[in-house]
Amino acid sequence: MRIVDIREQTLPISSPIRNAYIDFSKMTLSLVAVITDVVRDGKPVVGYGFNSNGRYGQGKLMRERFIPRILEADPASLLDDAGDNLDPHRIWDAMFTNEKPGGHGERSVAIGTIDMAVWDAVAKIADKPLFQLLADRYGDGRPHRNVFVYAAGGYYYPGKDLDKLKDEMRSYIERGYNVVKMKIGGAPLDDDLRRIDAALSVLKDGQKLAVDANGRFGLDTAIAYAKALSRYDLFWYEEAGDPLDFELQATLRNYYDKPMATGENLFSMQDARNLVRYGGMRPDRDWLQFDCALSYGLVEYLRTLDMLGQHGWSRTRCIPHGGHQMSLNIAAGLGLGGNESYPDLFQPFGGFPDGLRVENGFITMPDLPGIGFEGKADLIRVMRELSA
Ligand SMILES: O=C([O-])CC(=O)C(=O)O
Ligand SMILES: [Mg+2]
Repeated sequence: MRIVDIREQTLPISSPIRNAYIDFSKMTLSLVAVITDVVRDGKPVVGYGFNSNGRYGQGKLMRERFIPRILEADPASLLDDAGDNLDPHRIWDAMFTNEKPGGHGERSVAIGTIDMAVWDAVAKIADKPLFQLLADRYGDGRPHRNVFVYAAGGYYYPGKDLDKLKDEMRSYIERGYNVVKMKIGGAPLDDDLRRIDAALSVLKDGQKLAVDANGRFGLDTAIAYAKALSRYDLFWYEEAGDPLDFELQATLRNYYDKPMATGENLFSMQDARNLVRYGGMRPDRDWLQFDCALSYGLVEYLRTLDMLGQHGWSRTRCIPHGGHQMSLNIAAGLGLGGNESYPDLFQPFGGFPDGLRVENGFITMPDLPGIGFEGKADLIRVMRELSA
C-alpha cells in the first residue's frame, strides 16, 4: 500500500465581501488530492483536502517541500504498525523533516491541507466515516452524531444596507440555525451598533448573534466596543485584537464579562498554548477557534486538544473556524462544542453535504466514507477533476 501521487491546484474563492481586515476579491485556496494504490469498487482510493478561507493557496510550498518529502519516503515507513493503512502521524513527521520550530506562517496551511487529504484517504481505506474512525481511535467508539453549527456571514460589501443584512440573517434562521454571526470593526462603532440592532431585530427568543472583529482593534477600540457590546446578550465577541496580542486579550476580560472567542489565526499547538497561558481566556465561558486546516492539520490538532486538557479546558469549548467538513468530523468524533458553517459563502467549499438539514442549530452526521466530500455534488465534481 502506498501513496502514488499528490496533486495540488490553486482555485479562486473570490467574492466582493470584506471583513474588518481584508477583502476577498483575490482570495484563493489549495485543493489537494492524495492518490493511493488501494482499490475500492474498481477505483483507486483518493483523499481530498482544502485549506479554509482567509489564507491563500499554498501550492508552491507543497510542491517544493512537503509533497516530495512524502513521495520520496520509503512507503513502508508511512504505514501504521499493522501495515494495513496509512499513518497520518508518520506522514506528518515526514512532511516536517528539516523544518525548524517556531514561525508557523504559511507552511502550517500547506501541511494542514495535505493532512486533511491524508485523513480522508485513511478513513476511506478503513471504510468508515472519519468521525467514526476518530471516535474508535481516540475516544470510546461512540461519536456525537449531532453537532452544533452556527451560520457565519454578515460581511460588509458594496450596496449592503441594513435591510439586506436582516434578509441574510433571517435566511439562516429559516434554514434552521439558531446562532448567526456578523462582522464588526469595518465601520465606525455607531454604524456597527446600528447593524447589530438590525441583525438582532430578526432573532427570536433562544436565537443569538455573534460578532467578529477579525483582529482589527487596538486596545482602546477593543475596550470601547466591549463596553458598547456589553448591553447585548451576544453569543460571543470574536477576535477583538491582533491574534498574537495575548496581553490585549487578557486585559479585555476586565471590560467584558460575557463570552469571547479567538484562535483562528493561531497555527500551532505552541501558539494555542500561549493563548491559553497568557491570553486570560476563561474556560467557563470563552471559545477557542483553532482551525486544523490552517494549523498543521488534525495530527497537530490532537496535540492541541491534549494541551487544552492539561490546562483545564474542556474540548467542548472548541468551535473551530473554517466551516469545512473536516472540523465537522472532528467535532462529531472527538466531542468538540460545534463547528462554524458558511451556508452561502466560499462555494463549493463552504457548507455541508447535500440534503443535510440544520434543525434547531444542530446537524446529524450522515454515513459517508471518509470526510464526506462525496456527499456534496458541486464539491466532489471539482475534486474529481483534480484526481482524474
Ligand atoms: O472573514 C474571515 O476571515 C473569516 C472569519 O473570520 C470567520 O469565519 O470567523
Ligand atoms: Mg473570525
